[in-house]
Amino acid sequence: MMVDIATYDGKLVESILGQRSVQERAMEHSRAKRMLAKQIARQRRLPQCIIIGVMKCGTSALISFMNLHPDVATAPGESNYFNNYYNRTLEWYRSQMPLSRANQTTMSKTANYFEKYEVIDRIYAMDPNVKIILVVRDPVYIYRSSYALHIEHWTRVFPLGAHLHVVDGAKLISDPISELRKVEAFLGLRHYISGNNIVFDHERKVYCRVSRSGVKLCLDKAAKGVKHPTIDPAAEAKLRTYFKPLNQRFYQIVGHDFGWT
Ligand SMILES: Nc1ncnc2c1ncn2[C@@H]1O[C@H](COP(=O)(O)OS(=O)(=O)O)[C@@H](OP(=O)(O)O)[C@H]1O
Repeated sequence: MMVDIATYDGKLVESILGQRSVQERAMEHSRAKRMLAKQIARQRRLPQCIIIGVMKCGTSALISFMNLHPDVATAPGESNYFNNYYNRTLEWYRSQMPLSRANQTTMSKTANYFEKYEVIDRIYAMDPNVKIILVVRDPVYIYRSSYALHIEHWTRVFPLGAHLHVVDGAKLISDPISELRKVEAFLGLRHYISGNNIVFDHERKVYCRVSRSGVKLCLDKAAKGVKHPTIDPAAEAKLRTYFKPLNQRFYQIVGHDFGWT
């Protein structure tokens, strides 16, 4: 608006200028708010949830399924920060994280943390409220070590239920939606993952994600999967005898029988 201020008396000019400057200030304020909102909207944040293992148990499937959730942002790859790169700064670790909005949970995975005990206190020092997820499968085929030997190192620092959750890797293959619902509950996320966004691919014989635009995305199971060794039945029987009491102990600790017989 063009205003010839000379034609107005002093009070009116002051009031017009005053109004304009209030409007300008309001515009500046809303511009600043928009900029701030933009900054808050997309930042790299340290993870609030870390998948610690176990390798070959389905950690890739878990994190890719969780990536479907609008309130989750997942880090690509495995940073190995708390074991191999702990001499680097926390800012380096943050730079490995995805951009996320303030209402999203950032998830990261390094599938070989479980047996690296030095990692436990380091994660705790980063954030004592972080949530930890362990994926397990029958140790005879996949793990070659006993979960019972390691789990208590973690539960002493990250109590089960509140801070540590165990995912059944076999169920993640056969019935992922039920396992993912438990993960959603553990992370305090609204229920989102369902048959609408996870479907069974009959050709590949594996569950796959369905993107929001309707594209089916399958993990390359053949490339990812471990070549299961053919175990001599006598050796397998020996292994089962060895693992039996350790598995029972693990079931007791985590309060769930995984049915490895
Ligand atoms: N939905 C889906 N798609 C593809 N693969 C799936 C899926 N769910 C679980 N799995 C099983 O994950 C097993 C590989 O485990 P990881 O991803 O943890 O392996 S790795 O440590 O990251 O290399 C691998 O196990 P095996 O098939 O027994 O080899 C996969 O079958």
